[in-house]
Amino acid sequence: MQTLRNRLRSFRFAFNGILAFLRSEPNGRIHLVATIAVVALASWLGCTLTEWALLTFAMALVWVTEMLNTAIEKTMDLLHPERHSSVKWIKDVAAGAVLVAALAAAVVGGLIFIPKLI
Ligand SMILES: Nc1ncnc2c1ncn2[C@@H]1O[C@H](COP(=O)(O)OP(=O)(O)OP(=O)(O)O)[C@@H](O)[C@H]1O
Repeated sequence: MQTLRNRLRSFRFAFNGILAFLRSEPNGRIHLVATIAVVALASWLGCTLTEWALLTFAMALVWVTEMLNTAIEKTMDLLHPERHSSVKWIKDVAAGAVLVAALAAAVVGGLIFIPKLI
């Protein structure tokens, strides 16, 4: 019972983390709008289950990388607020991960939506 309560507590912390990300990060709100737009478009175009699965993974990859990138940025700002070449390297690589995910999501979205739209 205690374990279940701990699990639920951890789940609440994680959910609060998503809310904190959305409240503090403009990028988070952009992702939310983009996610709603993709879900609306996929519903309108009548995507198959496989297409929904691919879109879900693509969107999740962007959310996950953006949230981890934000956490890394904030960690570095806390640990080392001064400018440093290693901080630059860490932040640039973390931002690069977001770009990789965003490009992959754009490819998945393009492959699924463009043929249906034209
Ligand atoms: N302490 C630092 N030392 C050296 N370069 C830094 C430092 N902080 C930021 N930079 C450089 O500035 C870039 C932007 O960092 P910053 O923390 O401002 O992210 P951001 O522009 O707020 O990102 P986002 O738009 O995703 O929120 C980094 O990728 C890095 O190149």
